Amino acid sequence: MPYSLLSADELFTEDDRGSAKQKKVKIVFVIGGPGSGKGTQCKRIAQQFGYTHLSVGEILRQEISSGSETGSMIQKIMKEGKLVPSDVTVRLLQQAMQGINSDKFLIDGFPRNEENVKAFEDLTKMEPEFVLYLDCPQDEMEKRLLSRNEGREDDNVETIRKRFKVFMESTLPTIEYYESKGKIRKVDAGKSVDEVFESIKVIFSQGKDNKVPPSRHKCKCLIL
Ligand SMILES: Nc1ncnc2c1ncn2[C@@H]1O[C@H](COP(=O)(O)OP(=O)(O)O)[C@@H](O)[C@H]1O
Ligand SMILES: Nc1ccn([C@H]2C[C@H](O)[C@@H](COP(=O)(O)OP(=O)(O)O)O2)c(=O)n1
Ligand SMILES: [Mg+2]
Repeated sequence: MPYSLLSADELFTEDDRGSAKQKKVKIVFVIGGPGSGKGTQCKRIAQQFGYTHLSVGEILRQEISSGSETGSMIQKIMKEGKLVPSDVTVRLLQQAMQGINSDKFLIDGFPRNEENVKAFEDLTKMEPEFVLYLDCPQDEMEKRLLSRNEGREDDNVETIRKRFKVFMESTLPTIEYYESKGKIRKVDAGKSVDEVFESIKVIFSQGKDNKVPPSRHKCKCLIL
């Protein structure tokens, strides 16, 4: 289905005293496996560092709640632990950003695959300032998800295992892509909420010129 997608200028430009001015928008992506603590940590980051937190999973669940046809399509995909097509996801993300007057967005649960990266870059012509990667052991993530108790249809053992597979196969390559650009900031997310946030605070307190040491493992770059 064709969607009317706005260009970067339409999304990010504000008309100020009659003349069009480019509004500088800072974007940080937050990625990690299901249950790694993205939502939990994003709430704290938003509060302490003044970001607008947008959870892409939440945006998709709102579309399900709206009862639209797109919502039923999303619901089916989520139940199976799969990923929603990027044109749909990025359109909804863009709409959410348009409705908020902020210059700092923390985008939780995005990107999840190469298609997400490409759709975002094509549409906005923007890149994230950096990408926060919450690295957590799988058994810990599974334990957390099974006691999350948010009534989510995808928090059951069968779907959780499928989501882990999708993370390994589709999301990890996006981490390698951003690693090749020196944009990954990785934290050990297997620790307590407070300990994880301590490591995150160091990252968000650094100036943008503070580069992380180059990664030791070889990078399989994505063809975008
Ligand atoms: N560091 C942590 N240690 C223990 N439990 C955690 C930690 N971080 C988050 N949780 C809990 O684990 C569950 C999943 O966290 P959540 O932030 O929703 O993760 P994600 O958004 O990555 O799926 C929630 O019930 C949350 O309260
Ligand atoms: N960029 C995204 C983000 C989420 N989704 C879908 C697929 C995911 O399993 C669900 C739930 O995402 P959500 O970020 O809320 O899940 P977790 O916080 O990792 O448990 O939404 C997607 O298809 N594309
Ligand atoms: Mg979440």
